[in-house]
Amino acid sequence: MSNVTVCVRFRPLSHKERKANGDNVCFRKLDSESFVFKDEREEDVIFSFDKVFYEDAQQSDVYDFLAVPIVSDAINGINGTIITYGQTGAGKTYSMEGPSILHCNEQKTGLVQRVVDELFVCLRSSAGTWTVKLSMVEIYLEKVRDLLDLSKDNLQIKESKTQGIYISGATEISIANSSDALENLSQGIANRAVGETQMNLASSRSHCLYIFSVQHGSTSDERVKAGKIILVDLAGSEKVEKTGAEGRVLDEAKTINKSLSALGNVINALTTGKQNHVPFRDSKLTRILQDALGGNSRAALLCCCSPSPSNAPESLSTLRFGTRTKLIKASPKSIPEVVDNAKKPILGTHDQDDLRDRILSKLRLSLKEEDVDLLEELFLQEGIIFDPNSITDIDSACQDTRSEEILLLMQAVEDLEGTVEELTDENQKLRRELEVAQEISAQAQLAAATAGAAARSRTLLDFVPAPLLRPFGLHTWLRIQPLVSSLPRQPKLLFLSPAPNPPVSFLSITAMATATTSASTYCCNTLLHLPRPTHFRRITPPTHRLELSFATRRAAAVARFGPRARASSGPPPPPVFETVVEEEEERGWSDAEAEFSDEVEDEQEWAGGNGAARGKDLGADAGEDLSGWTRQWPRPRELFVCNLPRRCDVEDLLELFGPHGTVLSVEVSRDAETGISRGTAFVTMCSLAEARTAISALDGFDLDGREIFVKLASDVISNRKNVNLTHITPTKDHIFESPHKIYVGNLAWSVQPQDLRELFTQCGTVVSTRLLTDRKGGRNRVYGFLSFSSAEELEAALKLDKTVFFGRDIVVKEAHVERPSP
Ligand SMILES: Nc1ncnc2c1ncn2[C@@H]1O[C@H](COP(=O)(O)OP(=O)(O)OP(=O)(O)O)[C@@H](O)[C@H]1O
Repeated sequence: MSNVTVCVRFRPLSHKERKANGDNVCFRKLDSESFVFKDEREEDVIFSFDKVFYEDAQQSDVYDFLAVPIVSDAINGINGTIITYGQTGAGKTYSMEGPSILHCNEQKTGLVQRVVDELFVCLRSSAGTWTVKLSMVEIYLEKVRDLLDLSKDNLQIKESKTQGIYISGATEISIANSSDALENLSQGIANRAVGETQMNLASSRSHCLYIFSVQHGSTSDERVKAGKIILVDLAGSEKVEKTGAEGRVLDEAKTINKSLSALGNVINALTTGKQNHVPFRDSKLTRILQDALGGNSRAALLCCCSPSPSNAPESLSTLRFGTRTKLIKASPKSIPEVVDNAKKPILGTHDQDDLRDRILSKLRLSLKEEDVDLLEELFLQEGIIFDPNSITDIDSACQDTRSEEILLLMQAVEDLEGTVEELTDENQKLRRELEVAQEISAQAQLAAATAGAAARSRTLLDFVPAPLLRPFGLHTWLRIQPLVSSLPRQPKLLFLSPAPNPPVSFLSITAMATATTSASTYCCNTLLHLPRPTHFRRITPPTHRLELSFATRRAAAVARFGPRARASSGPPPPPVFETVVEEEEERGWSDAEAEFSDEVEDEQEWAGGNGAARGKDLGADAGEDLSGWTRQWPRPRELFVCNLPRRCDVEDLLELFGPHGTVLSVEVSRDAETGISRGTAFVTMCSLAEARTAISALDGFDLDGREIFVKLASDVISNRKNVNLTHITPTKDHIFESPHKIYVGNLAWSVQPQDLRELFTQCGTVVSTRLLTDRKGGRNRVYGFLSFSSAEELEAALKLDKTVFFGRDIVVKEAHVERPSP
């Protein structure tokens, strides 16, 4: 059987609740001890208690059931405690005090007044002597304040062998009758901290304790019985968002909720077999209630609930608290009967403290020191006076100080947690702002770069005519540019560089792209479907750059795609491309390095001085050092081909060698005067392996009735210029011309090719300029050939016939383009 009597009281619906939900209530009555309540999952739960007081229950019903046994026990020296618990506005104070302690009719009188009345009735009807003393304290913001003397605003809770837990220094007023008591009670109640919340206009903001100390001397055995009745009106638990608490009210609510949860923890510890470690010292409230809950006192709990469905969650929590409290099992002990009333004075707690020194010093005046010491020892043993050196008290004081410090530290930790939370929020906000700013800045940079790129790409398109680009595959790049640009979150071609001057044999287009990983992958896949990509590879993570080269016919193109460099230091993204780099063969790193320098020189040459060295140039634009990538290119190999039919042209050779690898260049040797093929050619394959494949397939191949001869150029012509180099620049014999070709004659001796180009640029894009010179003397042979990118341009050029140029009337005629007959 529990030593705590637990009852539930549902107050009547308030006007406000009735307005919101009509007459609906959140429970269904079963009998006077149990009812059905819907839990948060809308499931019916049956709650049973020692007694349930429904809305129509009277104050006297509550008193009779709860308080009568406690009052009679107190007179017999057993302490008793009655606690009202519940949500704010649930009727705790009403149950304790009634509508008003002083002015209310008999029917509505609360527990406090009824206890006082009953006490005096019982004591008067008994034969012995008695005294009743009243103390009133409140626990407000974790401080014990004396409601009968407001100057005592931080009383200490102590423990002694004789008294158990007591509030040291609390004012005790002797009361002789009920009206005396009511007067003092009303003064104390007036001093109580009360505030207005949305839930209750006069909400108690503190836990209030009414303490009645009763000493009753029996006539039969001349012993005195001391008992205490403590009535505790707890402050209401509240959801701060529901009560609209802020500022000081919020602080109050937090402290109230904290001490109530400490009370919950104590109840849990007492009911889950953890009695050895009950956290009574976690709050002032639990420390004061230690005797009541811990088994040294009779206790009763009145769980006050609102019947309204709108307060059902809070009521449910109160009911669960009550259920748990019912599980506490312990039997209250009677306080030892200590003093013979006839011989010994009845001394109150604080009197003992105050009188101790006075008595002893008085005795010292008339008695010997040893006798006084003996008497003091006797007084201590009998519990008449308080021993300042008592280990229990010192220990208790220490523990109190410790728990106070712990509370302060917990408060500080809570404050710090709040600050950390605020700072974390602030930090996240700033991070988001930074991200937005970075995004904006990156977009601005991208826009600027795109604008620059557009200008450069126009330059290239203007400069290199489409018919010229087509054989080299470059038109494909230009064609995919809009495609790439339209990708979702897409790469954008930022620039095309360098812009080569014709004639060209090696064209390099470098495209910088911004891309997400998926866009880069998409790009990569797209590019792989282009004609004959030769290799691609990923450059340094985490930029997602893609470097892709492909060569069709005699040109190679390099594209590099990737998003803008990531500023953030996040983890590198997973590689998105397989590295497909042809292995370097038969050479060491130093060879490759030397080769790279040669290549740079050659490219500077063909770029007409306008473009910087490729690696350097790209690196500058891309914002990183890219020189490394060039080194990993496979080393091209030159083949010597002879015994070719005269009409065999570059395109025929490309068709012939293309199936065996990537043809980087083809040069057909022609007579400089007549332009007729000499039947020999040089074909550069992308790698040694490809060159060997071509040799095994084509050496001895029958081409139009002639058995052609294919060997490595280095094996056949040991002194051939650049035979071992990797460059794929044109030699002087190789001429790129478009079909729109003119003959220009009657030129002055001093005319140079660039003068001719300048003159004819006004007609359109000059694809090629060739000025014939005397092989021996190196002199200008006063005629040459130019080709244009379209027939219209050719027509425009023909109109310059007879134009005076360098003091001579030049002759301009359409030139016959020699094509091999099919
Ligand atoms: N049994 C009841 N019969 C009639 N009115 C009641 C009853 N119980 C409570 N009330 C009324 O409900 C209102 C709130 O009650 P009370 O002040 O007692 O709540 P409380 O639980 O003490 O709240 P708080 O914790 O905020 O102090 C008061 O106006 C009170 O008169």
